[in-house]
Amino acid sequence: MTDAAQQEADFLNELGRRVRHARTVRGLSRKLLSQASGLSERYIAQLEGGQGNVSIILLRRVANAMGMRLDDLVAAQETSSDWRVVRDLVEQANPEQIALAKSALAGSATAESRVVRRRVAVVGLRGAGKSTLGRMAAAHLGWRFVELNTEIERENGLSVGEIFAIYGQEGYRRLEQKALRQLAEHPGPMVLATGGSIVAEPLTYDLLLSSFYTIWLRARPEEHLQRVRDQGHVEGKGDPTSVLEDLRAVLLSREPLYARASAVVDTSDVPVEVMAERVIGVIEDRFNGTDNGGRRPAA
Ligand SMILES: Nc1ncnc2c1ncn2[C@@H]1O[C@H](COP(=O)(O)OP(=O)(O)O)[C@@H](O)[C@H]1O
Ligand SMILES: O=C(O)C1=C[C@@H](OP(=O)(O)O)[C@@H](O)[C@H](O)C1
Ligand SMILES: [Mg+2]
Repeated sequence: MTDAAQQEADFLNELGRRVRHARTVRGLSRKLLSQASGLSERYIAQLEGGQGNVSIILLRRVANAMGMRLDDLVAAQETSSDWRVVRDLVEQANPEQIALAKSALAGSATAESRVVRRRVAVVGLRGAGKSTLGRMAAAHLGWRFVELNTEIERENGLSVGEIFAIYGQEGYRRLEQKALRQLAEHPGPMVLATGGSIVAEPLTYDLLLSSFYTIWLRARPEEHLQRVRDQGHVEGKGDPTSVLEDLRAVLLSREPLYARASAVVDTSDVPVEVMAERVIGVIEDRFNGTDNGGRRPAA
């Protein structure tokens, strides 16, 4: 193979890897991506394998179906999640905000004392215990408990399933971001249970990380599967090996993102009651002594 041919093969391989990664992080099967993009499953498999030299318009459909930008799929360097967040924020900013951002980046902005708000969000894969432990912790602390998906459903008068069916993955991500923005503005202590795929949209996840104290509830894939099964959810049915393999792939692709949370709590092999005490302990350790009008106490 000539150098040029090798470079082209490398490019297609890298493109395939990015498509596969973007799909897996969103928890989408090839079948679902095929339905949303209009490309056949076989064609998507080829693309992900670095074999298909896909037309730009078809690639654009794939990107759109996942609510991502075409340029992120083909950029020479894989764009970092921080870069995508900064870029998206700059695109939405007004001139005053851009001036502030420039001075912050140039190192001339003054550091404001950071506000500590009693706001906690739990993240993790399906069956992590976000809803169960989040609710128990909130009840114990006397804080408000909010389930993000319930909030999205309430605001839009549609179930999450209906939102996916009508607006697709991209539409759900938009409504998720809007609901989170509103909750982030809301005063008062709160424990928020997020959806497992909140990490898929960098801007939304960054907003979560910057406005909540985030706890990743971590467990082994087998345990996630068992818990989802016990709850009788559809995802727990089907060929056990392939369901577990899918779950493993989703967890693997999301791990570096969940790991950006402020704290990690391992929930494997522990009864719920013990787990709830641990989560409450983590929250109390973080917020004890900060009940001072929201300001971090002087060091
Ligand atoms: N150590 C544990 N931590 C959290 N949940 C557990 C644990 N052991 C068993 N479970 C069970 O697993 C399920 C977790 O489901 P859920 O709270 O709905 O998760 P999520 O909201 O993250 O999808 C619950 O039925 C809970 O009783
Ligand atoms: O992990 C995922 O890909 C998803 C998890 C769900 O939330 P829970 O984690 O609250 O079940 C929900 O947001 C959506 O169906 C996608
Ligand atoms: Mg839940």
